[in-house]
Amino acid sequence: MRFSANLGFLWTELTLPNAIRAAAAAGFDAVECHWPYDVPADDVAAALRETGLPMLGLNTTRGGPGENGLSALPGRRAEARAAIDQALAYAQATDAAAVHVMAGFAQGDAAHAAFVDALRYACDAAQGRVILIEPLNHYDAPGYFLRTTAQAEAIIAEVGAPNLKLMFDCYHVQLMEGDVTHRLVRLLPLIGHVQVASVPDRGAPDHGELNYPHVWEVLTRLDWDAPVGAEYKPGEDTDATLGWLRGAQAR
Ligand SMILES: O=C(O)C(=O)[C@H](O)CO
Ligand SMILES: [Mg+2]
Repeated sequence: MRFSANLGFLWTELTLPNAIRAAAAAGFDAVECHWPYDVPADDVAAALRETGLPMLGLNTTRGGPGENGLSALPGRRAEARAAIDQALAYAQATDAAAVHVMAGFAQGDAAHAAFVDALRYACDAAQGRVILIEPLNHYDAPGYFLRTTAQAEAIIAEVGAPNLKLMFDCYHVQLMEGDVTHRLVRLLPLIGHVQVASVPDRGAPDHGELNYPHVWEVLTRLDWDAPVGAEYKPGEDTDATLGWLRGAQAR
């Protein structure tokens, strides 16, 4: 098993370039982030070169206060496209493999149409990069447009672009739908990235209602060899939470 450190949550007390160095020192195989836009892409690219870690992905901007993405918001097409352009430019500068296009808080047919339109735009503009969509759970993100893997599957089919993939975050899937490993198996051809955290407290993947050693076993059986995103909230000392990583890497 290989793992990617999600620097939106891990080592947040460090600057992003130093968090990349910390992830390398801790033995991660890759990094990913949430919203890196305040940090010059050149500084991030330099830290990636220095450590040899690839950047797997980043998110489109949340938008204004209280927002969580713009792409499914009716009437916000120009801003949604600008957010996609911004993310793709940053991805290009840091050679990030994927961009997660965030839907936002919205419901209904107009939101669905706006999201499909934005995703078609993103997939066309991505130039070989993967575009990800991620269902978020309704405890952390009440009112978020994309809530289930079934909804994501239907949207991926409707958009019909080969570079549109599902971000399968086991934490969100367990909270919303359960049956995580059957879903991993069935959705495998659609999955572009896998993320993990304990459920329900979103800590390290070594406790709670999901048995991650079993998830590692299933992913290994499925020949999943891309780094799995460690997207959990470690509290103050990320290094003190990494016992699970040693165990999983030893598999
Ligand atoms: O919250 C998550 O799981 C994510 O992966 C996103 O980056 C959105 O916040
Ligand atoms: Mg996630």
